[in-house]
Amino acid sequence: MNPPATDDGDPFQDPSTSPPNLPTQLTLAVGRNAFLNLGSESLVVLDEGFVDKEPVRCCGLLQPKTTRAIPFHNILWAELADWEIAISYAHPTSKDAVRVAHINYIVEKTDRQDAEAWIERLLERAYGQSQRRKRIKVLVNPFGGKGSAQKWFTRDIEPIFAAARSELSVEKTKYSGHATEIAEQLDIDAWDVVACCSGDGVAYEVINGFGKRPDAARALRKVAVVQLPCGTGNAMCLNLTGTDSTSLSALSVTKGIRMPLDLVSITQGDRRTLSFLSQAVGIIAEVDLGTENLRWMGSARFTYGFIVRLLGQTIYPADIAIGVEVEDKAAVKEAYKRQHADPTPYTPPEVTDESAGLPKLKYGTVNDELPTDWKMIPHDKLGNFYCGNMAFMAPDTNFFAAALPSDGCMDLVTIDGDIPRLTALKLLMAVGSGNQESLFDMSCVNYRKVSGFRIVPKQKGGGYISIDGEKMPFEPFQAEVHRALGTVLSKTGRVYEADGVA
Ligand SMILES: Nc1ncnc2c1ncn2[C@@H]1O[C@H](COP(=O)(O)OP(=O)(O)OP(=O)(O)O)[C@@H](O)[C@H]1O
Repeated sequence: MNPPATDDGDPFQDPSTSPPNLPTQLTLAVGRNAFLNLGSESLVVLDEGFVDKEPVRCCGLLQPKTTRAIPFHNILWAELADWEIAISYAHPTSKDAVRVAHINYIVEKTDRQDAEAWIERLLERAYGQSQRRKRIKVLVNPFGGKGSAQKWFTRDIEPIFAAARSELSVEKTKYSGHATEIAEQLDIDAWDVVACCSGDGVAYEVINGFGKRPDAARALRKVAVVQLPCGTGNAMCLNLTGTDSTSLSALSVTKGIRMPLDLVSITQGDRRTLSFLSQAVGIIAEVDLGTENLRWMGSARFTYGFIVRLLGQTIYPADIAIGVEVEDKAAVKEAYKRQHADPTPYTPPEVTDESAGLPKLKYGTVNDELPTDWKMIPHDKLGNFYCGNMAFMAPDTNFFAAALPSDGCMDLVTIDGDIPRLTALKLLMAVGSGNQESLFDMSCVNYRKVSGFRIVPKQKGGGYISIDGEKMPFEPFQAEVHRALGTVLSKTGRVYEADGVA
């Protein structure tokens, strides 16, 4: 998220570099009395001409500070034009914002070949496994969130993409469903990434647009879908970049590593759709979708709606059949720890059939017989049925602390609606505190890893079903996970930016 801070709190200080003894192959002499050096984590600029910095204490004496360190993560681009080396980087302007800045030096004391080789080394460190100069199809939802997506894109996101020499095509979504159509018709060989400057809704549409294509499997594998936080719900961005700052997430996307993502088929009536984030029936769905009248409260509407229903011991009866993969919390923790520590990301099998659509449904649809090993169980006291594919559902709400991007499982939380009010309050505090250990460990919280489920809601007079925050008809539906069907960009290429279950 932010550049690593060092002992003296200066993120632009690389402690690993001591100016006087620079290894020559890592150092480029530039200008008069200036050097560019590749440190372990940062590009270190040594320039006698720096006058704007506070002096530092060295050997007991105050010395003028002649170095400046720029973390490799923040380096956006570098190139040699004539005899000038130009480096663009993301400069922190506050704890949660960066803006593009540049340094330029004349290359004097070395030849052009050396300078070009040095630049290549810098870019290797700056990008690592991340693709350089990504080709990005940008979709801007002018009505996302508070309607500021276009402004934020122009001010915070586009300059970073442009400085990184990304190839951009920007399109505003004109109506609901437009992003689905764009994804359905997209030339997938022309783009590496679809970046949604929106909430989660446009990312949902893009994934579903890919899912409708005759070559769905290839489209979902080939083009990474990312979201930049310009909406009300920005869960995808939080999980993959660890921030809901527009400029920091643009930097993370620029440096993002491709990561396979499990996707979930939802069948309801005769329809099949894809979900990347969550499925909710009960309190969460109702709070999310049934409190539109409280929009004026901003995000407090969720907390308020939650408290009212929790304390009212609201129940949402349903019949549920589940394909359980990991049954108890100890085993869930174990599975999480093992996979989280594995340094090798899961590599899905290649898509060999270029015209393959979505995978066949292993468990059939909601209209078929139940799979033989699933059992339909009435849950008359159900309060919350919440199934997640990512960890964070909102800022500070790491609801599915054991979620992993491509473990081939969804994380299912069920909670009874008639739990004592004191327990309900503790639950609420555990959700809001960001202390997920306590939420996960609370005895009223059932936490399982599942590969599929069918739910038949029974609430009299109807209710709410939310799939990735989108309102669905209040009818039975079935879910089935497809391991690593989708592709996103993330900081690590392996895991979510969330504290897991220790
Ligand atoms: N030009 C448009 N006019 C109306 N609706 C649009 C337009 N472009 C996109 N949409 C719709 O807006 C919905 C919500 O968008 P998005 O997720 O970007 O914002 P949000 O503020 O997080 O959403 P929400 O309204 O769910 O809180 C999407 O599902 C999409 O269908």
